[in-house]
Amino acid sequence: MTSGQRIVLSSDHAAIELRRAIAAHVEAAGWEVIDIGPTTPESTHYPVHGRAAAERVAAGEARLGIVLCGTGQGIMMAANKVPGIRCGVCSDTFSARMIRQHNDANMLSLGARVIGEGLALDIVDAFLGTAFEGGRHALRVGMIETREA
Ligand SMILES: O=C[C@H](O)[C@H](O)[C@H](O)COP(=O)(O)O
Repeated sequence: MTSGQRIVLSSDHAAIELRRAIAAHVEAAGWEVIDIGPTTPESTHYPVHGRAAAERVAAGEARLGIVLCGTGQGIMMAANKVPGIRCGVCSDTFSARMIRQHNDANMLSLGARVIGEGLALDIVDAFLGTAFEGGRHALRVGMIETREA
């Protein structure tokens, strides 16, 4: 299987259960899941897990990534420090479609203390089911990358 159907998942302690539900959901949809944990509920540090997942995506091991913490905010910030990563926090399906369609986001971040499982799975489906539109948006995404150089 190419990285095109592979997705990396990670979280901190606040989102282990939701991460497991998402892993099962996307696997059932035909994705190969690289779940890099953590697997135990002890308190841990979201920057470690956000960075680890983002590095897998940036290295091309997976085309997309999903990260989670309590709010989705801290782990998103950590992921976005890795060059080549465009990660957005979503609590609604419209934003999840738009970060793919307009921003070519390669990572999605979710807050397990913000949204419930049903909405989270809908957001994941919206994110995974939407393609980048290109055109004027490619120019703008390129401008983000220029700032990374
Ligand atoms: O952005 C940070 C995340 O929401 C963390 O999941 C949160 O700060 C963890 O908080 P606590 O250590 O109180 O479980």
